[in-house]
Amino acid sequence: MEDEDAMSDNSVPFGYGASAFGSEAEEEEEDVAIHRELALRQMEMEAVTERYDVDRAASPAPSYESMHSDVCTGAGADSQCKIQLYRQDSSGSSCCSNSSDEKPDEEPKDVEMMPEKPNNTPPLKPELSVNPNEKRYPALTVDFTFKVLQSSLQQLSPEHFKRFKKTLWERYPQHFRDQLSSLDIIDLVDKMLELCGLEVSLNITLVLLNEMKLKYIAEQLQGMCMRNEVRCELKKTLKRMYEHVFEDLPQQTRFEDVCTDLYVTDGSNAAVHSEHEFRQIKELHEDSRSNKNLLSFTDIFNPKVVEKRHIRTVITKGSPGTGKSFLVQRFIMDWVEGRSHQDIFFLLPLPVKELNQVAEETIGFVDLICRLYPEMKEVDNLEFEGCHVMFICDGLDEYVTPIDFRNTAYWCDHSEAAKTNVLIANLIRGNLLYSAYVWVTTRPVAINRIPAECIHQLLEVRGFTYEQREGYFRKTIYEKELAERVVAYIKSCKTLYIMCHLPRFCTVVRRLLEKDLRSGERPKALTQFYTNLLLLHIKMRGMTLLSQDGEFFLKLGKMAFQLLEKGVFLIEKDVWDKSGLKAEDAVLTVGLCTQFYRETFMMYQEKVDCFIHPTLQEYLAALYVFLSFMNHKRNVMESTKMKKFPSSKVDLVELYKSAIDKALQAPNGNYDLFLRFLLGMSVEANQELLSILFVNTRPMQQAQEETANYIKKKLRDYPERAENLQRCLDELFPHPH
Ligand SMILES: Nc1ncnc2c1ncn2[C@@H]1O[C@H](COP(=O)(O)OP(=O)(O)OP(=O)(O)O)[C@@H](O)[C@H]1O
Repeated sequence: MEDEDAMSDNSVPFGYGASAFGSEAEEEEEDVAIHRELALRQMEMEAVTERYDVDRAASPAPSYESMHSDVCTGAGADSQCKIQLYRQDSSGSSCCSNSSDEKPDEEPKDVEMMPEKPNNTPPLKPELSVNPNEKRYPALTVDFTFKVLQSSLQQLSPEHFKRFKKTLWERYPQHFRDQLSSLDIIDLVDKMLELCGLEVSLNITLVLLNEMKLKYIAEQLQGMCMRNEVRCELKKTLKRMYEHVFEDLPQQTRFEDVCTDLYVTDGSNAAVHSEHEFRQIKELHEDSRSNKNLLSFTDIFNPKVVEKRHIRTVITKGSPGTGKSFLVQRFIMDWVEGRSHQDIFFLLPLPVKELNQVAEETIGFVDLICRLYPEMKEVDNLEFEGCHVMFICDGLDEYVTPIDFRNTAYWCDHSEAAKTNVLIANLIRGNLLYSAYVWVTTRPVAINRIPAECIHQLLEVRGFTYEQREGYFRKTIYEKELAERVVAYIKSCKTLYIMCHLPRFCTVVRRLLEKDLRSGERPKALTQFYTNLLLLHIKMRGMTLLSQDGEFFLKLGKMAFQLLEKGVFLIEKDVWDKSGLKAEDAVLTVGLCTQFYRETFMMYQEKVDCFIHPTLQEYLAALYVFLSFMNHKRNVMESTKMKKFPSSKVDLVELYKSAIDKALQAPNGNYDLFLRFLLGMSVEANQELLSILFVNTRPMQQAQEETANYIKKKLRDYPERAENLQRCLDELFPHPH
């Protein structure tokens, strides 16, 4: 451990940073390097052999409680980093208070600024030199310095530790008045920081370790300091990348002003959210045997659990729009701000969008990291002792080609170039950087591609609970009174309230309601919310799909309608085949469907697909009926009943009348929502939104009036269905004056 030849994986050669003292290397080195290296070459040269008579124990260094830097992580981090230490006394402070020639309240002075004795003052040892104007160590916090010194000293043998204290005392009499021999490691570090300050304590320790030929420990210490600088830069980069949300929110909305707690569980086997205003959908009900626990945010990569259960890779699944990326963003921001997971030294998100851009290239793993985070160039070894690395791969399902884990080559070389899919597969498998944590988030569909043995913990994001969805609106709508009106409105419409389990749907609802309710309108329709959600999904990833197959949404709607006719909410494989659609397109690309595991027998699990919510199936079924009318003037509700006689052209009123009759005749209100959506699609604003899906929009007031009259007639005939019929009128005229 102590020998020169002791193994070292520190990337920075000893004394590299002499530039800070104006060495020859100065011109060649970049600014960044200058600031990141401890100034040691000169310290080395000035061996401990020099002896000067110096008055013992000067004033203490600027109190190390006041010295933490908040440049790196902001005030949040600062408060996290503070170490509360309560000491009885210290030589420095006692010296301070007892000394007759020092005023008790005097500001602590920097060593450099001490008044010099005219004749016999020795030259200042370079390790004691700190330029107060130059923030050479913006990342240097009390917490970091304390830990790193403690860890270095813990590696010393008892003899070395004794020698270290003795030399320290002998060599720096201006700092240490009392003997240090009785101090343990914690007391000694405490004393050093108190009397010398952060930077000088590190400098001194490095000089002594080198002098004692404990090169490995010195290099370890120096390596940690350099990495700490890089970490600080990385935090700044991540903060820039993740501190805002853009979306449709006012520009530059801070992530923290929007982010609400999410409903996260562990365990598997949870089906989709299937709560419905009118129906009990047994096939989507959760398996009673599923073992789920509600997790709080800090349970994700909780250091204690991770250690106890040897967790390396955590996979978090969740249906589209349930908040996986937001969960990741919160994790990153909390790390950046020092609020949680500070045991992780480097947090390196690998955004799948960026990975897709290099998918065709071959690139070394370290090069890939440096390309994403240029500040990491200084760290050529990601397996440095004491620097735990974590990678986050958010949205693996979005990766350009599915990763075939079983048939991907074994790869453990950090520097040699390989295809990105090889690197990702091997990172998740643990072949690349076994010591790193890996967190992957994905829509459920990509889970079964990851070999089970690589999944050490499976979590699921399930959107918002009732409380959380209300919390979301209260947090994101800054006018309190308006927020309460929005919450009250949502609660008054059960389907809306249920659908708000989906955070993405909440954003749509917030945007529309905020505008309407502020302007005094009280919208009554549901269709507009679903139409906006559909459009959001199309815009996110569906446009290319639409350009390849203009009938995609028509086909998806047809499938939804046919299943609805059978009262079915699961999509079996043969249904996909018959519909001429690929499951991946609906599940992965547009994210309107999702996947879960159904337990058919005790031991057997089967993968099944369904729409992300049953009401979305009803909406898409209505869309199919509406699109068929708009594009071909056909009433497909009839043609499914009488397949032999394809229906002739119909007008909208006929179409609507047959839909109303169909809904009224169906038991248990099975078509109630479908009907509401179908009627709502005639509203001009919704037609405009849907216009990318059909030939041209047209005014429909006349048909709407006639349909409304028909509904009013039915209200008299079917008083028991009055509530839904009334809602149907609201869909036709969502903004009554
Ligand atoms: N915790 C949250 N607090 C506030 N808003 C949220 C939260 N989670 C999600 N949202 C909202 O929902 C939207 C979708 O969330 P997010 O992108 O995290 O979902 P996802 O599960 O990653 O979806 P996909 O699988 O489609 O990528 C966000 O853009 C945001 O508007």
